[in-house]
Amino acid sequence: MGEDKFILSLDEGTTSARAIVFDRESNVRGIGQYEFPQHYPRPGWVEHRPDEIWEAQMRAIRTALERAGIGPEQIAAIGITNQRETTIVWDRETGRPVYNAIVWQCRRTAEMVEEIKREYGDVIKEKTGLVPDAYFSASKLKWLLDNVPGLREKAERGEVLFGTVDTFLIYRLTGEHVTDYSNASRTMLFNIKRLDWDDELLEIFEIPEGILPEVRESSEVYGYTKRELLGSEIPVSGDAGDQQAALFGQAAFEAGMVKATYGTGNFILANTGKTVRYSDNLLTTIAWGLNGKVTYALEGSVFITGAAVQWLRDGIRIIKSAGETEELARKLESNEGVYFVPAFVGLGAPYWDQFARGLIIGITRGTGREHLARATLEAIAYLTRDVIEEMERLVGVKELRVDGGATANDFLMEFQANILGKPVIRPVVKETTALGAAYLAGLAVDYWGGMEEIRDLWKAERIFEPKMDAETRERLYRGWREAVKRALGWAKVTGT
Ligand SMILES: Nc1ncnc2c1ncn2[C@@H]1O[C@H](COP(=O)(O)OP(=O)(O)O)[C@@H](O)[C@H]1O
Ligand SMILES: O=P(O)(O)OC[C@H](O)CO
Repeated sequence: MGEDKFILSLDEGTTSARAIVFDRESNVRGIGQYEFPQHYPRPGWVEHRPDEIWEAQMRAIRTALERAGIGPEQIAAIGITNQRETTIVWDRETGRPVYNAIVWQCRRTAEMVEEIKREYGDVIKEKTGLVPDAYFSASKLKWLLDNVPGLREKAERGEVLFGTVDTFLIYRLTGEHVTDYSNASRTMLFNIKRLDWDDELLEIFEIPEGILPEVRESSEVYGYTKRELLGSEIPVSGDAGDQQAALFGQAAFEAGMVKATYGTGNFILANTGKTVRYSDNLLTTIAWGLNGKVTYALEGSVFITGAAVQWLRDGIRIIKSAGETEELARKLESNEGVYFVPAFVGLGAPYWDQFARGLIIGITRGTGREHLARATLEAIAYLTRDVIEEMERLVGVKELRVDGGATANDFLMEFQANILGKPVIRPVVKETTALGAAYLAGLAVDYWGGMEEIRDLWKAERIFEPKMDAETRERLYRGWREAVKRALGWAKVTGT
């Protein structure tokens, strides 16, 4: 393969679709990124139009190639990584969606899941590793089959197909109906030990098996792009959910290695190797399938972190840009007793309380916007520690590899190291999610020689060492846990 070949990574997120061209040294050569509309047809409901995702993704590809100054024939392979769980059903013949995508954040099936959980909660946890929640695909797919007129019959006749966003994109790009282990493990229909769609779960959720994609490894050629799309038949050879791809992009290949991605929410994943480990308050998930083996992970999903910074900017408008929080936070020596629990949509891991709501506590006459800014950044670090505390019961955590938009905030990174009492390591390449998918795609076509080569490409940009004494750290953290206690169940108290 000549030196002029590149890998194209498609990172289809919750709010935007990105395409990134990487070279052999994993440098970014070109990026295209386009947002697409969010649809909120009712309170708590979140939808995307699959065609809007598709168009944003295709535009992003064209821009990325243009900025990299390369043609499609110079792409050795395409890797896909995606917002997970989001559920799409489309017509097998035309590829046309039968309904909008139901997004992972959508709460429309919360009650359905509560009911199913009462009877089958333990079975679901044992088979899928997941804490039953409307977050995952199963109840969303059931909702579509139950509510879109005629859909169940069409599904039974094999006229429609289901997929998460990776599957939808691969289908449109290549005509193949596939997903990978990591994405399948987020549907709540996949048996993560037997590595198969689970008959009992399909029965519980009334899903006809024929509409499900074939589950493949995260790194293998699934198909080739249709010539009319990009003018070239390019192998699509990498597929992983975005959080798992980030773990891969961080070269966290050994059991015990942990990464945290700081975006709208925080997603903390610990590689647990070949062992399936269960924790009451964390998710057990598949990290990837590679070379005939499946690697497992423990995950803590924190729904709101960077979104709380956005709220300071767009909601109560006390800052103009997310970055301003750093300067404000540094004006104070400490939080002076002010805590902010950003439980806007309840709390995810490790609390799993749908009824928790946000609170700001410890306010005095002296409290100003710098306290709120600092309390917001501190909350992100505390929420991350909450998850890592749980992980530590099962795996030793030596250090934390970080990525995502909010890791640009040095105050946050310093505070994170202090509150964990562990080093926090920020890599040179911040596009870890896209990079992970690129690595998976590249490995399948021998663009990179193997995991060793990738491990050598990973480089730390900065290591934040903990500097806080243990007594202060634990005192501050105790305050946080007390604040959280006061936020739990609040929507039940107020009936909202
Ligand atoms: N310097 C910063 N300090 C704190 N938060 C930040 C900073 N820069 C970005 N953010 C937050 O990070 C998030 C964007 O990160 P990104 O990785 O692009 O997220 P996503 O992929 O979930 O959209 C936003 O919620 C934003 O508020
Ligand atoms: O789109 P992101 O990056 O916020 O990630 C969403 C997660 O995959 C949801 O599980």
